[in-house]
Amino acid sequence: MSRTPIIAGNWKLHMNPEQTTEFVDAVKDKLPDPSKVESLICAPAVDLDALRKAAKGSNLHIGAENCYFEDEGAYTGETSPKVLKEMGMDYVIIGHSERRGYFHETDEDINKKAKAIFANGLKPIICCGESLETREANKQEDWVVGQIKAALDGLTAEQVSNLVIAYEPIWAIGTGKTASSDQAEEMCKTIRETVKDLYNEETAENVRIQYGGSVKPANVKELMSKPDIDGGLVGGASLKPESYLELVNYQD
Ligand SMILES: O=C[C@H](O)COP(=O)(O)O
Repeated sequence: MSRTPIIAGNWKLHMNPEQTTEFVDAVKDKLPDPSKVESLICAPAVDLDALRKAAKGSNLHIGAENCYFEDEGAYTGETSPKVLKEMGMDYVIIGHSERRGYFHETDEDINKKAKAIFANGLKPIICCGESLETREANKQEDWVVGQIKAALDGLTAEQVSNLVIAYEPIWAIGTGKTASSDQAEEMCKTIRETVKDLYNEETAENVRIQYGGSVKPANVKELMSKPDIDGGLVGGASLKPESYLELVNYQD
């Protein structure tokens, strides 16, 4: 079984529609063959229309950084997964540590969001990862396994085969401190074993697992050489076209 690597930019609260169009125009003809590496940008909700228009007809996959678990209703300020699908999105990131931390998103919310995303024909990128305190207490495995079990609760093997899990140790996000490739591999392997325990070997072989946390052109090759790391979820280094192109074209 060979998994197609997936390198995703998570723009967080950066970029406006004009910058989005400029970025996509600068990268869209230089992306790798999608059968070799899947290139994805996840942008703020206010930029998604510009992202879709600019990416049309190119090899760039597009996605949102979050959504709600209801399609519609009296939920002021939320983003509908149904409308994200109608807008042509492919992926939605859920459970990012910034959403869990600043916006109090729970494991239960994340599980409901994953189900709503699948119900609308989109694919979730489910984030997990431990704090520095948890790592220092050597409890990262239990922590992350708990997050994965909660996020996947009630999902079918077929759904899990089609989703992406992003392992992002909180202490490595935006800090310049990348987990070593061995530390990243160890946790991505644990996640794959967890999927095997919960489902079966085939599902574990199919699910793609990204590492995130200070991924940059200088370390992407080393991280991607690890057997259980199938991609990167990249914040800061995905904001400039040149850097993003170096990341997605890491195989060159
Ligand atoms: O989703 C991306 C991660 O939070 C990593 O961000 P970073 O690449 O800026 O460390």
